[in-house]
Amino acid sequence: MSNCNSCPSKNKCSTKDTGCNIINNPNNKIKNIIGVMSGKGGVGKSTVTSLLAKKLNSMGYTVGILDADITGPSIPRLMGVKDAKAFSNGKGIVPICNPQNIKVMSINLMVASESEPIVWKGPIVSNAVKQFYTDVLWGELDYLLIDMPPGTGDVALTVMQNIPINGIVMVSIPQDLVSMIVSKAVKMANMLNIDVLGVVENMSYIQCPDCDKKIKLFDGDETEKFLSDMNLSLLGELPMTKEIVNITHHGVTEISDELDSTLESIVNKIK
Ligand SMILES: Nc1ncnc2c1ncn2[C@@H]1O[C@H](COP(=O)(O)OP(=O)(O)OP(=O)(O)O)[C@@H](O)[C@H]1O
Repeated sequence: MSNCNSCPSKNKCSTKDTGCNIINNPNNKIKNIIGVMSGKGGVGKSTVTSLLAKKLNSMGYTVGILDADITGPSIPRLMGVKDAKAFSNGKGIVPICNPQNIKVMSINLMVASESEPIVWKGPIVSNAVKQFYTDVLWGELDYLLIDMPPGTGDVALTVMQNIPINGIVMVSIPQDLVSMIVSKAVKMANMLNIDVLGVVENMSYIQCPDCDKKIKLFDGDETEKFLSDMNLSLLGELPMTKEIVNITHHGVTEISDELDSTLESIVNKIK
């Protein structure tokens, strides 16, 4: 079980003397583990996870993505490895490398067909996520990003209690219903003493292709109020745009200066 020497949180851990549930993976040297969470489904966690991984990779860091969304995994598709199959080499599970050399582990890399449903009870799902940390040969990584499932249930609790994450990036969209639910995830992280690094506001606006005007999809000041109520900082705003879909769904590697600099600014705030 816990061994403080190989835990990335060892210098700021409050349970140093009392012990914790953190599990280790002595075969791996992972410098930073960041969860990407939202509480609410469909707001763009996996999209943001894959954009951050690609940006970190382009800045020269070694990156892996652990897809903790066991029942709704989308990372293999977003990272361009949907047809690959992970295997065990006797020492552990070998993650799949995408064309940019980003390592990926997801349940969809282990099932016969990507549309195969995972119909498992909560504890089995949680154990699978733990194994994606303990049994996968991640090797040396600067960053392991964990794409969390929606909600504040079993898997989120397992990740927060058992994997030595350095912090969480919250993803939200500018709508009060969503920020109310994201607040629950923020409060959960606070309860478990996990740093929330800030909020990425996704689908923040659309941009008119003719006049470049930024059009807000939702009215009001939901995000500002949410950030101040939760005492959080805004890491950046991502537009709702075809460019993001092209990068994530179609493996397009060119990126506009504007999106690239937004991602760079987000990454610089979390690394
Ligand atoms: N900024 C964006 N611009 C355009 N489309 C987007 C953007 N962000 C997300 N999407 C699209 O919205 C859909 C949901 O995104 P995504 O799968 O990343 O959400 P999620 O929060 O991870 O969902 P889940 O709750 O199922 O895990 C996807 O089809 C994705 O391509």
